[in-house]
Amino acid sequence: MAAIKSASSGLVLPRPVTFVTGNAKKLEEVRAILGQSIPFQSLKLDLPELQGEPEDISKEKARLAAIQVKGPVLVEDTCLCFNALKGLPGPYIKWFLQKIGHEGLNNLLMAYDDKSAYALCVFSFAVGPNSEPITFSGKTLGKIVPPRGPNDFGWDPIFQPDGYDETYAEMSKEEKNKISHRFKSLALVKSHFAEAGYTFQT
Ligand SMILES: O=c1nc[nH]c2c1ncn2[C@H]1C[C@H](O)[C@@H](COP(=O)(O)OP(=O)(O)OP(=O)(O)O)O1
Ligand SMILES: [Mg+2]
Repeated sequence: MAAIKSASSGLVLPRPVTFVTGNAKKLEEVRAILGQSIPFQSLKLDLPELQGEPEDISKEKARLAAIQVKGPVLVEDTCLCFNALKGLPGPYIKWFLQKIGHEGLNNLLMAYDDKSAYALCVFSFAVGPNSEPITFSGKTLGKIVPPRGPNDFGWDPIFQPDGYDETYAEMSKEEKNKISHRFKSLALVKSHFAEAGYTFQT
């Protein structure tokens, strides 16, 4: 299922893009941020994740997703990085959160004055199973605080972005989606799609 170059401008993709994730909350945000700008469908799959650098993890997710979907895919991997811990938990935040929770994550920083952190979202786009994925990284700086706000998405209650008095969880969805790591990463995805001039075979 190779993409072909159209006579007019950009690549013609064999089908719409599939956003692959096992996380319903991510999907909700991606829908809200992309709106009608990139037509996509979604597929709920919990892909195995490589260990290592965020870009490599995201790229490998895209490769695995493209093999399953047999067409163009978008995936993302999200990290929460503590500066005092040289970027850890980073890509392993999911397991840290699951095992030690918001309190445990705060406790990890107890020995340090530096509570600064950043949220990092790395999207990868692959045209198909045989193409090299491209990555797009968005980062939002902030700090780790004791949990405040509704507990309905991951570590949102303990991440307070710089310049705000509210945690991600206390902000409205619209506000978070204007400044988030995911928003910034998707802005790059959008520009790439606009520049590449992808169109879809119907
Ligand atoms: O904006 C966010 N605000 C708060 N928490 C978040 C956010 N974005 C991801 N998260 C959580 C989900 C998971 O515990 C970990 C990332 O792990 P990550 O592998 O990227 O997500 P996942 O396994 O839930 O979904 P996927 O199937 O797309 O890999 O941070
Ligand atoms: Mg995951």
